[in-house]
Amino acid sequence: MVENNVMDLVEKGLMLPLMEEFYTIQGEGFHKGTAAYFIRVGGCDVGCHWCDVKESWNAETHPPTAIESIISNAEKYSDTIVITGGEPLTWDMGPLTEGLKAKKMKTHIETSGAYPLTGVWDWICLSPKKNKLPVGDVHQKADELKVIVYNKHDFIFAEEQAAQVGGNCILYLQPEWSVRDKMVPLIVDYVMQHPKWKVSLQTHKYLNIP
Ligand SMILES: C[S@@+](CC[C@H](N)C(=O)[O-])C[C@H]1O[C@@H](n2cnc3c(N)ncnc32)[C@H](O)[C@@H]1O
Ligand SMILES: Nc1nc2[nH]cc(C(=O)O)c2c(=O)[nH]1
Ligand code: SF4
Ligand SMILES: [Mg+2]
Repeated sequence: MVENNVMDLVEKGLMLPLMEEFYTIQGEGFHKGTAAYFIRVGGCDVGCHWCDVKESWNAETHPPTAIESIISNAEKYSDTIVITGGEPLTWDMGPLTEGLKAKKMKTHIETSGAYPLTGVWDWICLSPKKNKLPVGDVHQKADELKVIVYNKHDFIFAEEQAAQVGGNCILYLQPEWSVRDKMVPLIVDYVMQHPKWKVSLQTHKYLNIP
């Protein structure tokens, strides 16, 4: 009986499978260098082979957690909250983000866009994936587009994705971590030839912070 109730609350976005929550420095994209509180939800079925947080994929291994508890922890650390995962849009982000906004916090999302956009956001980072392309209106709503570059074809994919975002969306190319030595020179050259793009690095990994 309790199990059904929890599943119902997760379904409604009132509980979320919480993998981790941590106060750190945003390492990627437009807000890199900014102190922020990260909420990492479990669950993702997109299946990027190079995903650097594969332990997030199985939602059942992460405890369903009441959003009230998540919100009260967050407000102790920062007014800038980054919700990531796993794929946060697997779940209804409405209740959590409304609760954070009610406390005057800024809500940022890291998403593949593979599920419909829910929630109230101050900043949407869209990192599209070939396996499961973005759906709905997330391209138009994205504040930044961050394409991970694992091989040369990803430059073509990046342009296809860039063609779908709004005019003010900031464009980033980010080397896939395991092949960064090979891809960084190609990214540098590409950005110099196509200056609408910027380079994003996973600076937290160089800083050795979470
Ligand atoms: C772990 S994902 C979670 C959020 C969401 N599922 C997504 O993919 O945007 C957070 C960010 O890390 C990026 N990322 C994941 N694995 C990476 C890797 N091995 N190298 C570089 N970036 C990576 C993703 O593209 C995304 O921008
Ligand atoms: N410091 C830090 N910055 C990040 N930006 C995006 C991250 C993510 O995993 O979503 C991340 C992360 O895991 N750590
Ligand atoms: S969508 Fe994000 S969390 Fe899911 S596999 Fe890809 S990088 Fe990992
Ligand atoms: Mg990360």
